Amino acid sequence: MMQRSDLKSRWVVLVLTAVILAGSYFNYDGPAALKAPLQETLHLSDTQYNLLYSVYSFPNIVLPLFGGLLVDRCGTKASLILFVSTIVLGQGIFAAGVALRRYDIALVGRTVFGMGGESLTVVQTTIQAVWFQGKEMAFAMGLGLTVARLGSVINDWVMPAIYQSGVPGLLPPLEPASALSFGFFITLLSLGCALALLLLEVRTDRFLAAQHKREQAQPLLHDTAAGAEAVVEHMSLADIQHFSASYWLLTVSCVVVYATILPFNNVAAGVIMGKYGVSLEVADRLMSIPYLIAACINPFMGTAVDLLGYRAVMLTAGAAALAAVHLSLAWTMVPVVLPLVAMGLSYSAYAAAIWPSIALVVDGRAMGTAFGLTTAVQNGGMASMPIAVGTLRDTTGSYQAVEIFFACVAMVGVAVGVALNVVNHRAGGGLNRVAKRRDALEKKLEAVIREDLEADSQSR
Ligand SMILES: C[C@H](N)C(=O)N[C@@H](CCCCN)C(=O)O
Repeated sequence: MMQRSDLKSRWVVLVLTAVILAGSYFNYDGPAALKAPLQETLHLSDTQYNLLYSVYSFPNIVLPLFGGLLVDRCGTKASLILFVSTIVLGQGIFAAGVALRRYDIALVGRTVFGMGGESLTVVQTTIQAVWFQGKEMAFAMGLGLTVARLGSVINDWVMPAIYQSGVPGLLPPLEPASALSFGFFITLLSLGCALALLLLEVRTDRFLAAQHKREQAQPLLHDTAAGAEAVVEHMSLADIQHFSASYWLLTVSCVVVYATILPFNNVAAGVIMGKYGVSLEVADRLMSIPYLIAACINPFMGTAVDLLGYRAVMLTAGAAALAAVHLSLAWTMVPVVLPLVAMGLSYSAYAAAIWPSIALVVDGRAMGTAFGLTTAVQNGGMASMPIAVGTLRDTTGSYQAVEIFFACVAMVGVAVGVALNVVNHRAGGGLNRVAKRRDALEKKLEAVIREDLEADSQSR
């Protein structure tokens, strides 16, 4: 039976989902690019500035789970428009708050933006999983992540430039609200792409329905995975208990390993300056190495995963490499570029394997909930890591203990990875196999079942 992943239009879907998430990542990093002007204009202390990020993260310890449930219950189309509209609204409120010199309104804006932002990654990943299942899933997710991360990098260049010069006739210079309003237009671009994707999904539903009618196919039980969006059974919160051991291990792995990558970025400049005695400017440039390396090689790592499998092995190796990176930052004086490049490579390998792995171990109708739950738990880790890191730094007075702590967390990731390999091996080793082969086997099985059903109905 024809599925979404059999259609060429999946590449259009990839471009649209990538641009949608890039719009979100661009604006997530907006305050960082405008830190000094924001603090000056709104008279913010460091704590008040950091709160602009905390209010984004804290609701997301829970929200993506419900966002994921919404994806499974109402479908990807409605959820996508809802979450993109939420980031548009949030960025609009944030820019207005800064224009009015109202810190409280700016905080509300960042909170609303966060309410859409993380759930948007959930629906975006679900859409990519559905359209690329059994095909180039890891490549697609890797390329999507590259474009999204480029959104962050472009933000670092564009926001300060717009702050300096404004947009002639439209946005005044030396005004942070001007740069943030530009960010608002970028969210409108994301909304435009989401509407285009909605049209494409509706047309695809019609096309597949007509195609299925022609083939007089037996309806599949879980149609979201098959590609059509009809949700046959409603996913509920209680169904989470049926998630497999592999899923839970992947979620624990995701929280601990991401906790050694993204929160490290918040303190990377401090680590580099403290250890190597370079200026803030040089440290800022050096700290962008891991994300830049990852952005460049994500699609290739994804292709490696698609062609070779070995997802569980890659997750474990990625965690081990991250432990080595943090230990080298704690105890050695190797040129700092080396551990930063190694971090970019391990981050890319890890990200290329983790998201497609989740799609492989859950049933199609639970995909949104599964990505949502993992993202919620992951946000719990990312919200608590800065507190642990700050406490360690304040009590020891250096970043060495922080780096040893990061390394220990990464080693937990290695242990979880080993357990995942064992559990997955006992369950048939699907995570380390090539998805196309899995897909072919499933298709063969489906054909046999259909033949049996037809023979059965003829003999009656
Ligand atoms: C922080 C966010 N929840 C996250 O995990 N982002 C990932 C990529 C998410 C999957 C995109 N299809 C990242 O590596 O930035």
